[in-house]
Amino acid sequence: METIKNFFKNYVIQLSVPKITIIDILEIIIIAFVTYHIIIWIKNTRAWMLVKGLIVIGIFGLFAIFLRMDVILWIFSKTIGFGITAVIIVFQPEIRNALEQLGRRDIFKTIMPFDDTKDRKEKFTTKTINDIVKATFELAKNKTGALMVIEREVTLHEYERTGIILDSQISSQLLINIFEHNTPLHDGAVLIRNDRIVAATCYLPLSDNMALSKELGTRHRAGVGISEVTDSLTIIVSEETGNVSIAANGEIIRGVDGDYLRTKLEQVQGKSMEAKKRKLWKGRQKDERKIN
Ligand SMILES: Nc1ncnc2c1ncn2[C@@H]1O[C@H](COP(=O)(O)OP(=O)(O)OP(=O)(O)O)[C@@H](O)[C@H]1O
Repeated sequence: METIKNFFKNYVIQLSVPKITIIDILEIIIIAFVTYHIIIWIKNTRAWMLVKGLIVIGIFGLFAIFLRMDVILWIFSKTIGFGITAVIIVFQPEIRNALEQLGRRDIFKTIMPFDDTKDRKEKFTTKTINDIVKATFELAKNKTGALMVIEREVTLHEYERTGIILDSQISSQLLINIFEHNTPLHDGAVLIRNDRIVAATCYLPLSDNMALSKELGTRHRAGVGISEVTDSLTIIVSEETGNVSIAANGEIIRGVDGDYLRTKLEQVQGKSMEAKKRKLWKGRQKDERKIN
């Protein structure tokens, strides 16, 4: 008993517990958040290959230090500066993309996803949603390939110029007609702004995300590509399978149904609290459906 008492007296009681302040907790949260996003970014880009290469060089370096290989260590120390510059040059597109995404993101919304204090104007009418959903699943039923990009805050003007300007009121019939095989407008993407189809046959940037499934061709890569460089929502109908996918924020969700698509469109529309409640409910299904 005495021994236990002494143990507590000498060790446990005298242990100094570091003082943790709110700032420390905040710092831990920020570092965890940033580290998590850097790891996800590395995994989804060519940077993953680079990290693997750096690990190999690191092991080789440790080996050189351990065996005191002075010439190799001297070469290492002289070339490290060039190496960092070379990495920045080679990964310039990825770094630019990551910074663009950071700039586009509403940090406050990322941290507090339930915040909806701003009264937003509706982007398009419910009729537009109905027409888009109807056309999408009609096209899917007939296995007609389609690519529709719905503009949000970031303008699609740059991509509009690559296609044929239409500036027409949306209707399901028009959308179905545009993607009809062997017609002049069926190739490429349709761009939608508010209640109008602004252009067809538009060319979109292709994603070079290595994590995307190999079975996805250029239509899907183009859909993901535009969602990496803008905040748009893209609907993709596969000609091969008739499956409907949506791409947003560089991610693709495959095999969505009508209800899910409608909920996503209502989010873009910026509609009512009711839509938000449905979004929360449907959002739970998202992770189950997400297949990269
Ligand atoms: N960069 C691009 N921008 C816009 N549309 C594109 C682009 N690249 C390809 N497309 C469209 O995708 C079509 C080719 O689709 P492809 O079969 O390669 O893709 P996929 O993802 O396998 O789709 P699917 O499942 O429909 O076959 C082209 O005919 C064109 O309409």
